[in-house]
Amino acid sequence: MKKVFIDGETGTTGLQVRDRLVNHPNIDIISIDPAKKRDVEEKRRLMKEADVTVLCLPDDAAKDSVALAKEEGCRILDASSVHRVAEGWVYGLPELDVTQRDKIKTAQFVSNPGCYPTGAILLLKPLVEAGLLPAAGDYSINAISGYSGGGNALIDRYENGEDAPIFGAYGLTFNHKHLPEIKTWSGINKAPIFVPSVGNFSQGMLTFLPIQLTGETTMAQLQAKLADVYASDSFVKVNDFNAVEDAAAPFLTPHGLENTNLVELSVLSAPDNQSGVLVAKLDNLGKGASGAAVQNLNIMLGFAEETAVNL
Ligand SMILES: NC(=O)C1=CN([C@@H]2O[C@H](COP(=O)(O)OP(=O)(O)OC[C@H]3O[C@@H](n4cnc5c(N)ncnc54)[C@H](OP(=O)(O)O)[C@@H]3O)[C@@H](O)[C@H]2O)C=CC1
Ligand SMILES: CC(=O)N[C@@H](CCC(=O)OP(=O)(O)O)C(=O)O
Repeated sequence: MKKVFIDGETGTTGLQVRDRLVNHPNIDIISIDPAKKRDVEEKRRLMKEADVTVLCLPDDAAKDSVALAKEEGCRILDASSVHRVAEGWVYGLPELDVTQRDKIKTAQFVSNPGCYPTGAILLLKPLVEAGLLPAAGDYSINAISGYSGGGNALIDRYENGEDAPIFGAYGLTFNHKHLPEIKTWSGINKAPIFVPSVGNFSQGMLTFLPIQLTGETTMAQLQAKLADVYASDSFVKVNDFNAVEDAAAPFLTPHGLENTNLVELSVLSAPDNQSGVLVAKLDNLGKGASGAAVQNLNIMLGFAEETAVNL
């Protein structure tokens, strides 16, 4: 059995990681006494005992825990947004390319991706790499997330407060913390214009990437490329070209993948076959956070990626 310490076990992401690991046949969770959850020496002791420590902490607290891990030479999987483009860290998106799993497996420090970047990068990276979309293009991304993406504070506002909007766009100063991650790992030259939003539902996410092609490339080619690239990935499903779910009620909703580690990618085209939208659907707490964390843990510890990760 391998041992995993979840630093931040009682937060939104921490609880979900724990729920998945409780059923893991090869992992024992080692927990901190809740009264000591901020006690540095107690954390140090548990980190040393663990094979991997998962950080499910606010960014500043994650930095402190990483400093401890560096002193002790411990392995870390960080769910915070601090280390996603940092030197010395491996980006924990196994589907990024064919080399990524091996990098995750041997790394001391792995950074779990953000929820919005997971969808955006899975759409953009292979298409840019194949030259079907220009690295120098001007991209815009619109997205909607369930309110659990804002952690305990936003959950409390939606579930117990009075001023939570049915729909609210944010990030309108265009410096959202996910922009460096999206730009770096998609391989695009310039950060996209990114307009995230939150809705009055707990879990689920849609990320939209509008596309205007020029030259010979068609929207159908984009779909074919995505389908080919992710053909052997258990957690990435590429829908048929122009398939819109639930034709009887033709709304594309953020729902249907809650509590799974799945991402669904769609290519929806206008009749000209040169314009339309690429869409990623996922559970912000699943493939966008804790599902991805357990997938990464499995890779780091040498277990099958699917173990304790809901398909
Ligand atoms: N929610 C989401 O969809 C996603 C979140 N993340 C990332 O995961 C991390 C955690 O986010 P989330 O779970 O949403 O946040 P929450 O606010 O729900 O949980 C954070 C937890 O960390 C605890 N905590 C705070 N400071 C310390 C500390 N110094 N030592 C130990 N525990 C501490 C908090 O305790 P207390 O309540 O007592 O303050 C709380 O239990 C963040 O970095 C976030 O960016 C990543 C992907 C998606
Ligand atoms: C609705 C909401 O507030 N979402 C969060 C992102 C949550 C997430 O996945 O991102 P991190 O892992 O980077 O925290 C936000 O926009 O900051």
